[in-house]
Amino acid sequence: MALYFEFQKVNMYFSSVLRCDTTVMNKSCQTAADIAAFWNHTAVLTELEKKGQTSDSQPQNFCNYFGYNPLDRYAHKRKDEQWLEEKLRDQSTVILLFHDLGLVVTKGEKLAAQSRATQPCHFTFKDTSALFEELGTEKILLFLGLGRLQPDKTDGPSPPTSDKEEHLPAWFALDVTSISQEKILSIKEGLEIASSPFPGLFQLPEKEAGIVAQARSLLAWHQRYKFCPTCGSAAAVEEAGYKRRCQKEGCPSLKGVHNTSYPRTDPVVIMLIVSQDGKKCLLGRGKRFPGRMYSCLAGFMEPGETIEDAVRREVYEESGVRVGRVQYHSSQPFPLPASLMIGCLGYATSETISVDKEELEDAQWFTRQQVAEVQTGAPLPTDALTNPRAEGPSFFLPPAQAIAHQLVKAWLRMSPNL
Ligand SMILES: NC(=O)c1ccc[n+]([C@@H]2O[C@H](COP(=O)([O-])OP(=O)(O)OC[C@H]3O[C@@H](n4cnc5c(N)ncnc54)[C@H](O)[C@@H]3O)[C@@H](O)[C@H]2O)c1
Ligand SMILES: [Mg+2]
Ligand SMILES: [Mg+2]
Ligand SMILES: [Mg+2]
Ligand SMILES: [Zn+2]
Repeated sequence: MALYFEFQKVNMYFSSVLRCDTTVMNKSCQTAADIAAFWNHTAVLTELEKKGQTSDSQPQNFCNYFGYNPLDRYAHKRKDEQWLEEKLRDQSTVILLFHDLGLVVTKGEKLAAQSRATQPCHFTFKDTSALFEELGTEKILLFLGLGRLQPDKTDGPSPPTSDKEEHLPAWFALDVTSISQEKILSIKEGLEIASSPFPGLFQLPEKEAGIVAQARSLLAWHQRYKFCPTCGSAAAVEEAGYKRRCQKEGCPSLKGVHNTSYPRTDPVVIMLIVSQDGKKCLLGRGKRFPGRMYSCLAGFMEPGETIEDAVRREVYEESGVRVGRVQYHSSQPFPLPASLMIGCLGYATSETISVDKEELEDAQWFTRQQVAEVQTGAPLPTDALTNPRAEGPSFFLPPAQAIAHQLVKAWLRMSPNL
């Protein structure tokens, strides 16, 4: 009998877990999974995970905006020119157009009630054959990979498909900077060029943002590295846009492997620094930040430096705060022009702030409660980004697409509200 009651108790326990709304957060920004993870209730966490919820206390699962890319890059085909030509002409192929790094998009699509989404326009070879003719052989055409967009990136891995990999749609990006904007916009009705990187780049459908980041970063490299960095001669595009080869005979870059011939990525550390008592975090305000925005400190990594040392050095340079332990959280490709943001949590060993006024306007410790209120509070007034006197909270954080936002959220969700 006792065993029967015990069984009933466990049964009720799990049925309440299975009925709970996994998306709701308490005032401290913690979901049911966060609380279960914090109190080490692994059985409850496992049940919640079956409902598709994970806790940020398992940061290895975290995927930032720009981080999800559904394409298989199919790098082994980059030298196969005949295969690439056939793929380019296939009617399932998607071609993205970029004019001076601005993506050609379809006007007027709305994803969310308030934000106007940037909807990349998917062209075929047939749509763009006149552009290919005008560009001739000197064009910059990138082969991005093979794949399909998932209906929703949170739906998990691709559903089983009868397609063999090679039959998946191919994706290309074409640089049309040398063609007049009028000609590009006349290909179809309702086109525009999302020329300014802000805010268009941050309003892409998430399932496609990674593809746009891949293409834009590569095109930015071509724009900046037209000439051989070793000898200054012209460098031709090879390997479907993933290499530039110096045209001067005898150039040292032609002997052995030289990173000057390949696309560059600049690693940047971005970190949320937590105070010794675990109750405060350090945020800074860059000189060019909009409105009253505060964000995580960030900085470029230097050669010969570990991620941990770059975090400690940048935080000390910018705020005078000393950091001990550094913990990796997640990363984010950042296509302005081609950084890789390496997101970390760092644990301070000192508290006195001395702001580097060259780089920052201000840096402050914020309590857990202050930050939680801003994260869970009412939406910002529409002029918050541009008007320093706009109504609303005394400070605000970058939007959810920024890795800094996710680092703050991870800390709130991982730390106890004591
Ligand atoms: N703070 C944030 O919330 C945040 C969020 C997202 C992206 N970022 C990006 O992180 C990047 C680095 O942050 P930061 O500006 O604070 O870096 P930082 O603190 O290292 O200072 C920037 C300065 O470093 C120098 N520098 C060194 N290496 C460089 C390189 N490879 N490219 C350009 N400049 C280099 C330049 O003089 C530049 O002005 C920026 O591009 C920024 O857009 C910051
Ligand atoms: Mg910095
Ligand atoms: Mg710095
Ligand atoms: Mg620096
Ligand atoms: Zn050269």
